Amino acid sequence: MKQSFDSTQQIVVDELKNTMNSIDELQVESLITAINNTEKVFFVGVGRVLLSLEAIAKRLAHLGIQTVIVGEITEPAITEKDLLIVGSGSGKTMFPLGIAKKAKQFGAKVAHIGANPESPLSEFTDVFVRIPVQTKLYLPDEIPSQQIMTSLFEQSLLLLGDTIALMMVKDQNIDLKSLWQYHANLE
Ligand SMILES: O=P(O)(O)OC[C@H]1O[C@](O)(CO)[C@@H](O)[C@@H]1O
Repeated sequence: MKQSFDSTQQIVVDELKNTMNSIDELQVESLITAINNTEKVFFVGVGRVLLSLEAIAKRLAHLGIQTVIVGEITEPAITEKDLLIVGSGSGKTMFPLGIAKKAKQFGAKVAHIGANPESPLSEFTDVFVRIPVQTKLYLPDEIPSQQIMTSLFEQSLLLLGDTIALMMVKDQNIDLKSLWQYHANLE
């Protein structure tokens, strides 16, 4: 049966609204505090989760924050002054898990944005923000989704990042137009 655009976009928007409303404010504030108290913010994740993290890293760079994607060609060393933000719904994906462990060994702080509070990542996590939605593990207490695979997690992650950036701008009374100084100009 042919699916209408209207009913389909409503599924996506309703799922997103429900998810965003289910994120704990205090967890978000802890993440903002961690970002504010760090020298550089590193990001790690895989697949579409990484794409959302890249968008967040770019947006935080527009606030004058030094951001790094783990694996980028000019990646600097992480130190105890830095924060690693791990995006992983399941908290079990091998690459982000290994990088979180390594970051802890260098004394960096680790923030995990994920769905699964009881993942192996929790051993290395200082700050946890839960987006309690469907992961590839299909755990019982996840918000189910009609969308493909873990789209809802990836979308919510991006919206969480944009929300955090806006909160930081408003907290610091930053003039939005002044942020263009941080935007790439070779384009
Ligand atoms: O968020 P997790 O559990 O680390 O899983 C990430 C993987 O899941 C997916 O989001 C699958 O939908 C992939 O893009 C990515 O490879």
